[in-house]
Amino acid sequence: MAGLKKLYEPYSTTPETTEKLDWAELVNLDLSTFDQPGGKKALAKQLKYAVHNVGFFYVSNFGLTQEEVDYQFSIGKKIFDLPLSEKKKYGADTKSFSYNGYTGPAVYEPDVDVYDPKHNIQSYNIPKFTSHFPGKVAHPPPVQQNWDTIERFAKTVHHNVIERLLVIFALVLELEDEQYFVKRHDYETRGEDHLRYMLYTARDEDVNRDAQELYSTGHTDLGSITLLFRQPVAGLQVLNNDGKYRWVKPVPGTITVNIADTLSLLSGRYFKSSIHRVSVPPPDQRHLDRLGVLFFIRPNNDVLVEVVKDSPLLKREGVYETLEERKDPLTVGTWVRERQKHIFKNVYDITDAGKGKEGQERDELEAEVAGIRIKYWN
Ligand SMILES: O=C(O)CCC(=O)C(=O)O
Ligand SMILES: [Fe+2]
Repeated sequence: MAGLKKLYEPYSTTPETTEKLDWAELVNLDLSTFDQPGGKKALAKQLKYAVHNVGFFYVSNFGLTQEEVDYQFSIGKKIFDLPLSEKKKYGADTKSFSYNGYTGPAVYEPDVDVYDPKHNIQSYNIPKFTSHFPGKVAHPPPVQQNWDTIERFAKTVHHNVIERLLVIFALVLELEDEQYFVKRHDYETRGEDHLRYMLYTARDEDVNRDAQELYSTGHTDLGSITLLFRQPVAGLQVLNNDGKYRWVKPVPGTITVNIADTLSLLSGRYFKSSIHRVSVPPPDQRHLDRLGVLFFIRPNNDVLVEVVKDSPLLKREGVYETLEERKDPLTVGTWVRERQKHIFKNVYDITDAGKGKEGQERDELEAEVAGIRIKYWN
């Protein structure tokens, strides 16, 4: 990705935590081996255990320089530094359940003047760079001025990371057509993927205590996969099979990836959509604002939420025998819209710390969306 046009100083990183934390052990896929002879098959072999049992992994050597990644953090910072009145002008259209644009307390609670100090999360979402969306005119100056750079970044991620991972997933399932998932995530076809700049503002200690030391509670993501470019500020935790949360280390030079619900559904739930949450950072980092650059990937809107047929692996594992046939076909477009509607209607019930034991389901939030059970966790 040549010719980075820089308008801002790179956003400075912070030192890693020195606290002793219980870190999750995750595999790292070196994507530079993808095009070597036998490379993608070897990556599929390496990933097989993780996609079924863990749901989180790292990727490295994905064809972007650290400088290019850092610059995205600078853009994110510029967006959140805008006055609230300016950010509100670009507020997401929650009435049509769209995520694109700015979200935060001022958008979720438009009639409130003073927000609950617990609610410290702001996001800015940019959809795909296709003709289905209004383009740069719909965005504030830091996005407009960096439009070409953001577009190149998003498309590089799509082609270098997402498409390669989608091939690896098809190989894990031993599909004859290794492009099966790639075809269903065609960049130019309408889909509700987005690039998200996300900021968690540091809170006072009494507010953290009140929020049970959490920034957001346990959940699964709704799309196919989520990519997280991270600063060294720890916070993300994944629920392990033993019912305990482990911290997910921000590893320099990597992207953290997690599998989300739609990909899990397409695989007959063989791929694990992991429960994760965001804790208040460890003591040596909790005074820091925590900025992230994330990609939320979904299949194209016209794709059906149906289990891939003829996977030799799923046959051997007896997955097909466990499936219940859906009577009415569900498109990804409808599924995503219904999920986003559900989230917007319940946003703080979902993210605020719940009652009950850590790592357990929050029964009071159990819901059915488009005929599919959704759960949240403490
Ligand atoms: O900020 C993070 O590390 C994770 C965010 C997350 O889980 C989400 O936005 O769905
Ligand atoms: Fe998430």
